[in-house]
Amino acid sequence: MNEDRYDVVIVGSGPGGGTMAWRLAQTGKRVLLIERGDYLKRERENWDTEAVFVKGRYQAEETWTSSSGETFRPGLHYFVGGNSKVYGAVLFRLREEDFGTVHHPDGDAPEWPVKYDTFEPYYQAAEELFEVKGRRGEDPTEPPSRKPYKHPPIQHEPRIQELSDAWAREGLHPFHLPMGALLDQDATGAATPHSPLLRCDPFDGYPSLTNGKSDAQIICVDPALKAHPNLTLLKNAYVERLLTDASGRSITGVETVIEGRTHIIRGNVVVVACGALSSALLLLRSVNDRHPDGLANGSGQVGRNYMRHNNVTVLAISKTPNPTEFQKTLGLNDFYHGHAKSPRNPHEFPLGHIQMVGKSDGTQIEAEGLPSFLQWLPEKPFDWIAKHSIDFWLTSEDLPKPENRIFYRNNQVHLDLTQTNIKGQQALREMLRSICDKAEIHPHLMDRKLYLGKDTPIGGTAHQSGTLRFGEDPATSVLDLDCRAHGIDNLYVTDASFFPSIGAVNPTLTIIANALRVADVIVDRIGGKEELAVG
Ligand SMILES: Cc1cc2nc3c(=O)[nH]c(=O)nc-3n(C[C@H](O)[C@H](O)[C@H](O)COP(=O)(O)OP(=O)(O)OC[C@H]3O[C@@H](n4cnc5c(N)ncnc54)[C@H](O)[C@@H]3O)c2cc1C
Repeated sequence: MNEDRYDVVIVGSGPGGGTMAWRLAQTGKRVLLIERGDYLKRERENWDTEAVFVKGRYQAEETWTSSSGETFRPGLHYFVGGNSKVYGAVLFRLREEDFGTVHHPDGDAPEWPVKYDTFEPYYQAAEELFEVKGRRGEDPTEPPSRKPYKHPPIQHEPRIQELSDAWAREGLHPFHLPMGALLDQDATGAATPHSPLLRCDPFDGYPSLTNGKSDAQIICVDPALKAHPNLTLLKNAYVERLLTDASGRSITGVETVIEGRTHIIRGNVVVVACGALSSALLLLRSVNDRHPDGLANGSGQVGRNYMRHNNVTVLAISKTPNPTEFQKTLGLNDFYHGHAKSPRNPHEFPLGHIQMVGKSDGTQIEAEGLPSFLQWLPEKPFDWIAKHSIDFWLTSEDLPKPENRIFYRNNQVHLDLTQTNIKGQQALREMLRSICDKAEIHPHLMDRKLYLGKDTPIGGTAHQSGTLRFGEDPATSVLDLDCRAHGIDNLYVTDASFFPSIGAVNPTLTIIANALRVADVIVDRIGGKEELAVG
């Protein structure tokens, strides 16, 4: 057993933990960042579709079970930088309305106990930290902001610009996606000779071979390690349990397995950011006499209220070829709210968000199988389809249900999930079909299931959130409004597990903004050499 003490120990180096480490390192205090994975190797396979999507080369080697008895491999990635090593880097603020109650056909998405105005300065800081490129004023649903984006948006390539123009002619409001992509563009939108990111397909869902993505390793962990010797990264180190004192009110040790040996690491403050699913598992594993059902689980809510969006990726066939190299530049929120706020939505209830996704290639299409509407073709024209594909990602809100939860059953990880709000997603798909024709696209939509490394809906854990929700009442929530565990003085959580509801835009900017918000609380607590207030 090793004895060592830090001012703060952070578990998990994804956007939640990496941002926290970046911020706290500036205090000069001793900060330890523990990560179960290693650096993701830069290698030819980073951009190999077969390796990434078909074989799941970077996906965690784990098998979980579901309530229907199926086993599946969750879409998790254990590396320095966490899942952001493979993410699509679309970095949205939640809509202001998402912080209130949102009515859906299957029930209400609950309101947040902390509102948008509190998050706004942290969203701004998060966008600046992750170098988000975008343009305010195009998206009718965007929440108020005090400043423009620091970087102009990634320009559309000609076929996507045509699509944008066609939809605009229909009275829709296509906009440039807010992207954490390190593309240095010239006046034509082409990558400059020194741009970290190239304009090329393998971006969305792939690791970036050129380090061209604003992921937690590139933006937070590496620069903070370089600038602040008081920050230490311990990789290939798995946190098995958190230990408490006899009262159960303080974390006294972080039990960590390194090369098969168990070490107890001490921290005055402990921040957990393992990803919403893994953080809940860590608290559940940390049972002791004072916490017989798992840490901070007096409410019985640990692991419950799991959400992950109703997501679907679809391929449509453009009537003209689509030679776009970097497709993830356009979004559409005209159906985000119910009819009263989004008049183009014929339904009273919200449908969700549409964005472009990385372009399909022949290998992906072959692995997905040929869509039924093309089965009549004598050849299997995968590359032809890829050349004509236009690919969309549709996100609708799902609801936090207590019965949707992660837990251990006979030492095996078990995930219960019953889908909610499918009606909204189906209606969104219909809306997309109806507007395809206006943009010279065939209205057949073929499902692309391989994106997000999932072969079953339950394996699609990319937008995991909600397993340790925050709230004022310890009887119904796990974390308080500062994301500190109810009843445990020195334990904070800064991944998406605190979300009471998820909205219908990608979650990571909210994770980063919240980590900065909670970091301010921790800085106040531990003190530090620098003025760090956001605002
Ligand atoms: C293919 C894909 C595309 C995506 N695209 C987008 C997008 O465009 N926009 C967006 O907003 N989001 C996107 N996401 C989601 C995004 O990646 C996550 O929201 C984000 O990474 C979550 O950050 P996190 O810090 O909460 O958790 P994670 O990124 O999961 O990081 C948690 C870290 O904790 C480590 N860890 C876990 N357990 C332990 C333990 N016991 N001990 C030590 N370390 C541990 C893990 O190895 C991991 O590194 C995408 C995800 C995927 C998979």
